[in-house]
Amino acid sequence: MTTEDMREFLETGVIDAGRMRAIEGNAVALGYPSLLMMESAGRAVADTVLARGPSRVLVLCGRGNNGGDGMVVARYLQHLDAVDVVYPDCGTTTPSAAAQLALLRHCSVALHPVRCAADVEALSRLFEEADVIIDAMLGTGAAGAVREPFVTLVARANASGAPVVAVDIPTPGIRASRIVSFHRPKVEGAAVADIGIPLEAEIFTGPGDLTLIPSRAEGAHKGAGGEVLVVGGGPYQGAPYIAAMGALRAGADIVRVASPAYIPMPDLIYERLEGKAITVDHLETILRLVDRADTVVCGMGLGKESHDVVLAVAEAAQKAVFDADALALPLPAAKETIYTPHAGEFARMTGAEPPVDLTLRGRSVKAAATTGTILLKGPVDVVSDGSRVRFNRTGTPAMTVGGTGDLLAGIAGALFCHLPAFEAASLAAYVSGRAGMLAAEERGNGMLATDMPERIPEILFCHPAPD
Ligand SMILES: NC(=O)C1=CN([C@@H]2O[C@H](COP(=O)(O)OP(=O)(O)OC[C@H]3O[C@@H](n4cnc5c(N)ncnc54)[C@H](O)[C@@H]3O)[C@@H](O)[C@H]2O)[C@@H](O)CC1
Ligand SMILES: [K+]
Repeated sequence: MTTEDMREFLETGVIDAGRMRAIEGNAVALGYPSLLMMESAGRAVADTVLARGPSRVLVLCGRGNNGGDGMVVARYLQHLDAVDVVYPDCGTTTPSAAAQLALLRHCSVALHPVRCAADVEALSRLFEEADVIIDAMLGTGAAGAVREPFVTLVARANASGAPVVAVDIPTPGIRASRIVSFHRPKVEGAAVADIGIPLEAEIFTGPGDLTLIPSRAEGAHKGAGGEVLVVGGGPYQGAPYIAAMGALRAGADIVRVASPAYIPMPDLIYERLEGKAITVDHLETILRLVDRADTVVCGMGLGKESHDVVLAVAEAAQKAVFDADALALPLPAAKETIYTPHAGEFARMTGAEPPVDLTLRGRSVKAAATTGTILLKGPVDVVSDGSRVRFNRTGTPAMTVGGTGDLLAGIAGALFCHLPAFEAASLAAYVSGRAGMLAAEERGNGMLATDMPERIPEILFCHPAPD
């Protein structure tokens, strides 16, 4: 498969720190080491600074990777008359920034560790003499009110009169005359430096996307992981339970299954519906449950006769994932919706088979996603919310076994409690495919959908923190 003609799926405009972190994580997973990205970033800023022909440059660095970028800039400027690097000599640092500082000790630059405002005040001469000041204090990792020694460094830089070049994004409060953002602008008006991130890091899902999942606060209450309601079962009895296990393993705290069929599973809450199939007679019970749930996952094992119920669920639900038999016309749409069709269901939804060519397939899913996010399952999954398109290629042919689609819908349901539809669907596709790959490593084509849930936590929750 080639991606050369897939540039049309690159997003444009300003992106937020979370998305940038995800892209960087995906680039690292594709084999572009963080240190090399930093080198490329710092080099681009150094070129911008050198174009101004300065002789004295003051580089203000932080402890994170933004500071690391600043140290790379300083290294490329070391042959100027004077390069002074100020950095905080306290707090934790990242491995990449630490590596840059170690390298800088062997360069022709003056290093000035500071701990407090007084240390900064003692360096006031550097601010007065600088032709250019580089702001590499805080980047996309800035959080909360700016603390010392940065408060004083920002004040000194603003008072100096020298032009400030901000690295990636300005430290809050600083007046930058130029901003050089990496890969994509993080604020309006920034110049963009291409740091060579592979296209696929952006349009394909990857482990970097896992950083989008919000971490759970210490002392979180029961239910903080989300409450998912699965509505399904009838002609096929196991399907809603497989979805429910997917939701539980993907982090939902409480998962209820409203179904005519009972399969004993102690971790799930069974909401019994009388009879052999779900009908409008069950609506009152179901809608009461919809009211309590963060996300409803609906359609698996349902049969074709329950579409009125599906439409009523859609009407009442805030967030819903529709799968399998729910994917019929008229299409249900909750306030926020994810549809998880395979090719046949997509054809039923839209009246046309999805094209085989990936670029055309991307366009077709994008055009069809008018009432919610569509996750079209296939050897390469395609996700679109009508404006963005993302592809996912985790998975294995062993996943053609029954039940894997149900599981994916359940995973999407759990992630949807915490993420917007497009992000939840993209990540669900990634996680489900990875779970299938891990299960298939042990069991090959004898793998079952029920082998997959237990592999989900190691993918979702036990990944190493990014550098
Ligand atoms: N991750 C990567 O692969 C790449 C990252 N890059 C750079 O890395 C930056 C992001 O790096 P990080 O995630 O390490 O984050 P930052 O370097 O932006 O900031 C994190 C550091 O700042 C401190 N901090 C945060 N908020 C603060 C506040 N309000 N007051 C005082 N200190 C505060 C933190 O304790 C931490 O030490 C980007 O903006 C970009 O410049 C580039 O090198 C390109 C590659
Ligand atoms: K900065």
